[in-house]
Amino acid sequence: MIIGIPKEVKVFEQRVAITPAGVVTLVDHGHQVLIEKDAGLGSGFSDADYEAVGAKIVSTAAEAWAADMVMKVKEPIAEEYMYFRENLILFTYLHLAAERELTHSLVTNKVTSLAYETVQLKDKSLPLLTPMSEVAGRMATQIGAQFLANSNGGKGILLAGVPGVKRGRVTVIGGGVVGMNAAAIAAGLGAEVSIIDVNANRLRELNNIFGNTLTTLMSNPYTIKEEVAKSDLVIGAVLIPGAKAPTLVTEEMVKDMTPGSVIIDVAIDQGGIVETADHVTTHDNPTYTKHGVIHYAVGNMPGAVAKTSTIALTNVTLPYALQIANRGLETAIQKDEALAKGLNTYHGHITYKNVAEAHGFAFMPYENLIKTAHV
Ligand SMILES: NC(=O)C1=CN([C@@H]2O[C@H](COP(=O)(O)OP(=O)(O)OC[C@H]3O[C@@H](n4cnc5c(N)ncnc54)[C@H](O)[C@@H]3O)[C@@H](O)[C@H]2O)C=CC1
Ligand SMILES: CC(=O)C(=O)O
Repeated sequence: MIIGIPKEVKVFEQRVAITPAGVVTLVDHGHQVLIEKDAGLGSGFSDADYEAVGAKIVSTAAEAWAADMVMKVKEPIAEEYMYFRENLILFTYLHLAAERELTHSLVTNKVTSLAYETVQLKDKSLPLLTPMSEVAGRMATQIGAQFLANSNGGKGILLAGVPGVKRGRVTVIGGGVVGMNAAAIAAGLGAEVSIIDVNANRLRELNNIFGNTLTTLMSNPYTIKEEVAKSDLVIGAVLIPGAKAPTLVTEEMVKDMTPGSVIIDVAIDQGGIVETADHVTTHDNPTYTKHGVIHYAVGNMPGAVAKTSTIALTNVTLPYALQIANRGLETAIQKDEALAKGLNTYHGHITYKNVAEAHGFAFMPYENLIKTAHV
């Protein structure tokens, strides 16, 4: 199979969909890898690094997009829709529940798209989202701490406090991968941390992991209102896989926060859980202030620590890409239920229920579309 790797075009997105190590694996299995010129530079990989392991460098995005399967990092932006065509396999983050235009364009152009973030194992974990959630969770606390400084418009709070002075308060809403990593860094810094989740078993696990270094709380509007009001830093980390994120922090709750507090809505890629986080921001202008509270809503946080993130991402995407390349898409998804969950659009249909529901479009299970006869 020919696999194309275009250069990422989102603002300040420095990741790339494959490392030279990943190229070696694909080439060893007889596949051809086309990499757009300079695609790896932001992650510390030169064209020469890729050429040395057998990739072909192409000078335009169009040449990379002409491959059988295109691997990317971020969901395509409007200027990339012109490359969509029937029989293209697109393997990348998509976040379609928050991307109506992109969904429509993939369907009308009959692109076969698999979203990294909906590939799901039997235990419900999301193996292709996890490493970026680990990165974003750790970054969220670090970034929040930075924006609490007066010099960045914050209220002038040091999360750790000092002897004789209160510590800062951090509330993390959603106790999955992002939430756990954000909480770990916040607790490590010495902040007073609460973590809120709707799943009682998950709260038990978090309690077992963290003991009394943080407080676990059941998610409900009463508790969220109470915790948000007294927090210096609120981190949004909720996910309902494939679906639009629920609004859990209302505008009224944000108004109750003290001026100079900070909200990092990591879940913004799925639409965000904070009512006032009403648009995605970018690394070059990451924050805005509403009701005196600093909002950070960057949809590609790991793009700012590209070398770490690119390696972490390729570590997990490569085995799935290899299955698709070796077996062909149809056989690969029939042999691997986790990969099949990644299928979001197929030959003009939406094959992921939560995406179809988010936009009021028709849903078609992939099993109804793919013939099993030749497997
Ligand atoms: N902005 C960015 O750059 C990045 C954003 N993300 C996003 O962060 C979000 C979280 O991702 P993960 O932690 O990997 O997901 P996860 O599935 O590991 O965790 C989500 C948690 O939310 C909890 N939850 C669901 N409904 C809830 C409710 N009503 N109240 C409280 N908790 C609730 C679940 O029980 C689960 O523990 C996703 O939207 C993901 O796409 C991830 C990486 C980078
Ligand atoms: C998860 C995602 O969309 C990102 O890492 O940018």
